[in-house]
Amino acid sequence: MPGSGEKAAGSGGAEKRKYPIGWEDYELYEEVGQGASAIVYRALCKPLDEIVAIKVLDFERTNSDLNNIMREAQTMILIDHPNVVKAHCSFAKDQTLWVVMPYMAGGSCLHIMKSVYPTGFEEAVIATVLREVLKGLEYLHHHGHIHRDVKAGNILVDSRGGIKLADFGVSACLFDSGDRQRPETPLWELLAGWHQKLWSSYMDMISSRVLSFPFSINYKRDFLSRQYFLVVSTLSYYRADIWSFGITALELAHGNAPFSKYPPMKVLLMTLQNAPPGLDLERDKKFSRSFKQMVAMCLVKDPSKRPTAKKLLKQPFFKQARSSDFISRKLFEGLPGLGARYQALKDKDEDLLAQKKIPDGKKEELSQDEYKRGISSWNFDMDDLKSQASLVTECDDSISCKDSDALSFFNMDSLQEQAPEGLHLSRDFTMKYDIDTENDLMANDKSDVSSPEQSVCLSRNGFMHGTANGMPVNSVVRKDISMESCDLVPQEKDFETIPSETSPEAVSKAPKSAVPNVEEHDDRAKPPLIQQRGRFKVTPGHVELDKVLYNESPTGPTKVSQYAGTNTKRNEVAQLLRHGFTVHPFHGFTVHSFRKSLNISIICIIS
Ligand SMILES: Nc1ncnc2c1ncn2[C@@H]1O[C@H](COP(=O)(O)OP(=O)(O)OP(=O)(O)O)[C@@H](O)[C@H]1O
Repeated sequence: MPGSGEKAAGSGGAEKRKYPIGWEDYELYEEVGQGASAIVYRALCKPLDEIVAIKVLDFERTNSDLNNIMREAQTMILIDHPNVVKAHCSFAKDQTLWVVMPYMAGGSCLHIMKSVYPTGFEEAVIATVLREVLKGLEYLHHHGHIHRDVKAGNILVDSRGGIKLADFGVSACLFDSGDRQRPETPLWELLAGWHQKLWSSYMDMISSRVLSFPFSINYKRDFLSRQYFLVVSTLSYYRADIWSFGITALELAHGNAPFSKYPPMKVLLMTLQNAPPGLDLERDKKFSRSFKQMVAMCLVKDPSKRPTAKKLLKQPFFKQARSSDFISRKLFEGLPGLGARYQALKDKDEDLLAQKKIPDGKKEELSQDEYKRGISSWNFDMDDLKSQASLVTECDDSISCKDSDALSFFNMDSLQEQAPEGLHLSRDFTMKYDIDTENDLMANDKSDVSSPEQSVCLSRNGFMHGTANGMPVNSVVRKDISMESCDLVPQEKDFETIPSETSPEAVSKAPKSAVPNVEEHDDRAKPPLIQQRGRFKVTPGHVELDKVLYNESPTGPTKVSQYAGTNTKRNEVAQLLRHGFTVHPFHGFTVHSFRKSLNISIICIIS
């Protein structure tokens, strides 16, 4: 490609060379890309006389801790697949980490579209690019990695038209020493010991969807089976990549992702309430039926119904995929060199900023992130949603920007659609859920967690009703529950006041009194405060577990203490809590967990 300056980049023998690990052996040239956490430069590796790309991560600019960043770099070094960007090496310089990678002279598909194809690529190009991406995803998933940021901006093209998936900034590995947010995770280590053996069979089972629904399995499994089940449940994580892959297909087809022109909070709303996006019969007449089908298969709200990468590769759509030569011929014609192209886009963004406008790219990025996050998994992270809501600067008439209102946008029906069969979420649960409170508590007082009774108390920030094993179970819990006193009253009225089919407009405009006010309720029922532990309040009285959780089934209350009856169960619950799971017992032997860091729900059976 013209102006690439690429001497030995890409896959093949070059990757086996020994790259020096001192910054003085590299000469940085122009900037060719910038992400949330890093700036990427074209550079020369002097001893090898090879053009490389160097991603410079500034520890002071990123939110991630050093361990996470180092792990990202290590993951990139271990990667060995022609469709995934690997790192040659990495090293620290002052407060930055330098990651040396093959230079991808074509840049990202997003940049190519922005420069030359603003309305998207033709179908054969899309099929070729996506087939390569899928191969990369299949490799990553097979090795226990979830990319979590599949998008046109992370699909890079080398000078020969080779396609590689880049950016492990937010990727997760189920079998690290821990997930990206929580380094101390013996539970995962436990799983890691035997994952290799079972991994391929998991993938097979998942693809046949045998184990996609927790309640269908036998409750009487031994300990290993339960852990096995936990792993299998987490495999819906991988389906988040498939959702993003579908969105990326639309992005390549149109030049931008769906809803990318809307503010993030509105995108979240639309995501939850609207049918999944897809290729339109009218607008997208030029695209084949097989393309439309392939996209529709990925963009299904229920993750368990999305195909695996391996299965997707067999779709007829990919029969039209061509060679890398085809890509270089099609995409590089008339394309300026990467440095110049990047600079032109940057100048345009700076002009917009000077006019106090958010650059298109930035707007799209925010909206896309929300779009992906909102639907590819359940999102109960209130702080996250609040911060997203605060990003909305220009509000649509129908949408209030106030945090409290923003949080009332949830349509329970939409959320319910995503919930596993048999689990019914109450609106109150989604509104009140506060994982941070639990995490803080766990951090403050770990000894409390090991007690099953107190474990039950820890999860009293929500409100949940559901059915387990065909039995209706409504578990009512209250915010600010004390460690010592967990007395509660059922709040059935709260359900009644919530319109089940409500438009966002109606919800946001509803008078405050019509929407259950959690705080008001808490004030009424709150016992006198005698001590503050973290964000939890300690009140007089003793723990009466049977009152903590109400079973509103006709057969009367179920004793919560049943669920933690044995030491094994206690330990398991405690382990889950320690690992950042929020454990919501809503039946004697069923635990429902939400994992904050990945925003993904896990159902596990503790019997
Ligand atoms: N190896 C490479 N060769 C050429 N350009 C690259 C390379 N790696 C990254 N880039 C360019 O730099 C941009 C930013 O890189 P990257 O996405 O890795 O950074 P990040 O901070 O992790 O981004 P994000 O905000 O997506 O997390 C990419 O979109 C791409 O255009």
